[in-house]
Amino acid sequence: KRLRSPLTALPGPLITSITSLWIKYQEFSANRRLCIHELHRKYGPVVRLSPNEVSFTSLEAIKEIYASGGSGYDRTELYSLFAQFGQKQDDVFDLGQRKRCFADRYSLTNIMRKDSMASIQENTAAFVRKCMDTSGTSVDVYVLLHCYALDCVTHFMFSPGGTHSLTKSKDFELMEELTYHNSLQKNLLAHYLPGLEPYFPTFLLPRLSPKSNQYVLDKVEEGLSADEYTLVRRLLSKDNGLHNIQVAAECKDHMAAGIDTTGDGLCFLMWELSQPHNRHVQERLHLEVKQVPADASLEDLPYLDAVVKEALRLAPPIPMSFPRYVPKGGRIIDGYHIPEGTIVSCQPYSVHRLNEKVFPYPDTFWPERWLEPDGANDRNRLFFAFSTGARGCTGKNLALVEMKILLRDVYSRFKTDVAPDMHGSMDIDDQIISARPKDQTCRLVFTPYE
Ligand code: HEM
Repeated sequence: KRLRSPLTALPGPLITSITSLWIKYQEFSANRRLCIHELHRKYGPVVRLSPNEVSFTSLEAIKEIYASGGSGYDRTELYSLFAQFGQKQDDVFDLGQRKRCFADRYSLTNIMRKDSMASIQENTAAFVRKCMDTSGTSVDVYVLLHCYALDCVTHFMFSPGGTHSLTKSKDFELMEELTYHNSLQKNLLAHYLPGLEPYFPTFLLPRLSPKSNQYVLDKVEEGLSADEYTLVRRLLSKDNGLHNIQVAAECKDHMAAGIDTTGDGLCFLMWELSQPHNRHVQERLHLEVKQVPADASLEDLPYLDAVVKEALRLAPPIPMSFPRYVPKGGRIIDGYHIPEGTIVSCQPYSVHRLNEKVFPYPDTFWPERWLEPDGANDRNRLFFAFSTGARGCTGKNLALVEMKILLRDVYSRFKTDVAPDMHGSMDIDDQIISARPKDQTCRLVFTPYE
């Protein structure tokens, strides 16, 4: 049957037409992203990964799989790994409800409200104070940026009940619990052998996060006293008809989705800016951000926008495939008929590197590319760090504002350099669909401008 499958005609190594074990092996060895990337280099924009899975890199494929609104490309069971409190995301809400519920909370207007901005700025100020306190010695920004992301997202959800992990050790423990774990293989085992999970010995079970679970449950319990514009208030509103445990599941999901992504994105960015060959980027950024008043709109900072986009292009915090099922009847994707039930995906890491006409010198950190009017539409359409369409990132506006405010406040006052005692690796290390700096450390030196 497999040899008669239409996928047999697709480009890809022979072994992938026979078994899915080969790509699973790559996944378990944390090599899936690079392996798929190499296959695309060799075979082009369409590559078979297994008898039932295909990867794509073109804009046409992105539009078909992710952006053809309501066309029914469902997410695969991989997403069950992100279930919280035993509640799968898609069981809490249907897609329409989800979008309606979150649209106003995550709108730029809500995020840019005075008190919402004030809490992001407070967290930025706490971050800057930590960097100033070091008086010339190095700072591990990996740790501080994850605290920053946690404090911002929890304020957004529960204000005034957000965490202060940059200053309070009890809250710091939440960040540690959520960020430092090695559960890739254990999560994959649970995904591929779901029936056997109850029989796994403890050392094979993915790590739990009891402290952050309790924090979220408490905040949901107190939810009605949170500020009117918080996420928890929206979720608790009667029209949603959600039970508290469902509200907690949704909050925990957003909390988890908003920490490592923003923290790692900022970390890769500051690391990149701190390289000696990128000194000119830092200087141009400094000139731009110091010359506008502190309350200027972020829209008045085009170079900052270019720096952030370029960092997310080069090191997308979720660089791996976002897998979807082809709907009933099958679909034509990139000129190939793909039968229903096939798993299809695009991965940002490859989309951002293999479309060289749109992104020339794809491995070079070059923010200026985003300022060129020529080709701007193509670049924006192929920018896939937040995915796109109905299941694209809910928190994109929040993430971008958090990143920009922090960078503006840091680079208007400091130069950063890689610290002499930075010995860890910043290579991208794959997790389930996200990635993080391999050694989870990034030591920089902050030098104030005169
Ligand atoms: C630079 C930071 C971020 C990046 C690069 C990012 C990227 C993404 C991507 C690629 C997806 C889609 C994944 C898929 O389809 O498989 C996603 C989904 C999601 N993100 Fe983000 N994200 C970031 C920050 C945030 C923040 C700050 C929040 C919220 C506080 C957030 C909340 C979510 C949620 C709730 C989803 C699931 C959407 C759904 O199920 O429809 N993200 N994100």
